[in-house]
Amino acid sequence: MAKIPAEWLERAISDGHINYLEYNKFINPTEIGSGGFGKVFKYEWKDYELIVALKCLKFDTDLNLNEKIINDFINELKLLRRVDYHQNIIRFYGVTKDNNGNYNMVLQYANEGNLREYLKENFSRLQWADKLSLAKEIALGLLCLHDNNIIHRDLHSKNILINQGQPKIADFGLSKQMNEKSITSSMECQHI
Ligand SMILES: Nc1ncnc2c1ncn2[C@@H]1O[C@H](COP(=O)(O)OP(=O)(O)OP(=O)(O)O)[C@@H](O)[C@H]1O
Repeated sequence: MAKIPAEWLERAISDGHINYLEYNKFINPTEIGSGGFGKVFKYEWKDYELIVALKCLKFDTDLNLNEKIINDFINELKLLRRVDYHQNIIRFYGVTKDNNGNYNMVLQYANEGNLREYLKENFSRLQWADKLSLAKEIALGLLCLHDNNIIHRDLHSKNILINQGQPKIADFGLSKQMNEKSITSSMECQHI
């Protein structure tokens, strides 16, 4: 069972559904965070002089945990590539395999970190208009998710990143694609 998701990823790359990027294009790594999948590094994409974030899918010795981590990672890839055109959702450039053989998601780098840290540092400087604008833009990102029948399920201030003052919804590992059937059954539950 544990092999199926990894095979899905390899097939999605070979069929051209997910962009594969050569790891040697990325230089000067600096660690910027860590989460459920593993560490997050900031890199320079040397050809384009673009700063990106690489989110590593690390493997654990516990095979059951591995299966869950790979599933969440692939779930995040599948959903992100459908909605990353929106200005309030983090951009997804593709995947790469590092020198340890681990897959990494290549993401837009948010230069002001996550919303929790951003508010700690900037709260007194921000005007009401700035705070309202942040709230509105987060709602617009969420609207795009909901229009695509995606429920984030883990939305909090560390999963909203800030790039040049603009919020970007990130971390879709626990998100869910709702289909017609699940929408109907959840609506039925609300009526009980
Ligand atoms: N694209 C990015 N640009 C800048 N910083 C990032 C980026 N992605 C992640 N980070 C930083 O790394 C931290 C960890 O991110 P990650 O999405 O892996 O995990 P998390 O949301 O903290 O945890 P979990 O996956 O367990 O919910 C973020 O809180 C943020 O500070």
